[in-house]
Amino acid sequence: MALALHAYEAAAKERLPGPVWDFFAGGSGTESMLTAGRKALDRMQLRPRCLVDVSHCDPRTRLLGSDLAAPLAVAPMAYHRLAHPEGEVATARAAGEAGVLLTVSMFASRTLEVIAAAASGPLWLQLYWLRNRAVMRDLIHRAEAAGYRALVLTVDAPRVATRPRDARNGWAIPPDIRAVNLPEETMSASHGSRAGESAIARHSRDQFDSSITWADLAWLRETTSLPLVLKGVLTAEDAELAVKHGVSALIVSNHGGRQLDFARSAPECLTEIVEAVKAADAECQVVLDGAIRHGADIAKALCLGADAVMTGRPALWGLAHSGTEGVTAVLRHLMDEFEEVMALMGAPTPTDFPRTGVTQPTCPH
Ligand SMILES: Cc1cc2nc3c(=O)[nH]c(=O)nc-3n(C[C@H](O)[C@H](O)[C@H](O)COP(=O)(O)O)c2cc1C
Ligand SMILES: O=C(O)C(=O)c1ccccc1
Repeated sequence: MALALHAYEAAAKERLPGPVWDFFAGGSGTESMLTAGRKALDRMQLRPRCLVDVSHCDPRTRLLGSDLAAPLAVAPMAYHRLAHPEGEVATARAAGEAGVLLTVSMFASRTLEVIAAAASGPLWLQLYWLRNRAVMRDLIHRAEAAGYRALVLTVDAPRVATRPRDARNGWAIPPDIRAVNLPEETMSASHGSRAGESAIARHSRDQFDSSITWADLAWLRETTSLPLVLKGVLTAEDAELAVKHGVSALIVSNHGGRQLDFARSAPECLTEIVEAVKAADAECQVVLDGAIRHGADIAKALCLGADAVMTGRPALWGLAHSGTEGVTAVLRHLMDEFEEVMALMGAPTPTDFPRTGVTQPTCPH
């Protein structure tokens, strides 16, 4: 029998060294944002419709032109080899088996090409904007050649926020695990450990270009023909700007509680962002990321106008538990729950979830 998600979480916690668990589970500052998204989702109540023909529920959907078995993707997360020796290769196999999209982190611990060879489903590549544009250009061209279908620029991390657990642990990536897609000299700073400071936070200050603005998106446009996705947008203002700059999809996200402490939670921002995109009459899809733990969370996101959701840590729990098999089980668990919610909501396809299908998660500004 497949385990519930919390059982995978408990198993991962038991298996992983303390500092690795803290790196996965931790948040920034007071960690207020670790629970904010979950609380917002829990407050929302579903409004089911009855006597609808749900004899056949079909969760399949399309995201940026890719066919998915459900409106579900795996969020970009660094260093999967911290969870399992096969790392992103195991995750890619699992995402393919489940029929969902995988977003590969710029800080993946397996090469883009090896991950692509293991994947039978669509892949996106996530980027932080590095000071060294030659490194970025090389990575983008490799992603294109390996068949990645979109670039995800993470815009909520001009630097990696201070994460007290990592700082306390003097967290550094173990020497046998590397961000293998980046040149060695770019990465050396992530490995030196110093108490009271996380090597990743220090490294991001050295390597990330925190001076970039909307105008710099033009450089990405010139460098690639792949669709551009922005991850970490939380306001209608930025959604409008994104649409003006030709962005193909927005990921509404609090970075899993790891960046701005005391921010508004992503689920509470969804409505205004969906409305801003709609008002602009733009071809821009919207994805909700963070705290997705139940099939009902997917339904709530769709009711609020999202096209899909991303899940992060649960995939790492599955990976730590049993590699490909564990990740597949975690993804299938979410999909099975979602299929049941479709039937009970009277929504036989993802486009059948109406705005009135959920109570309003108010977060006025
Ligand atoms: C261990 C870990 C590493 C992460 N690494 C990245 C990353 O490299 N790039 C990125 O854009 N987001 C990264 N994230 C954020 C995730 O993409 C995602 O926003 C978050 O995990 C979603 O919340 P959830 O874990 O509650 O599902 C990371 C998150 C975790 C937990
Ligand atoms: O994005 C993150 O949350 C994160 O932990 C990370 C890891 C490696 C490099 C940059 C960020």
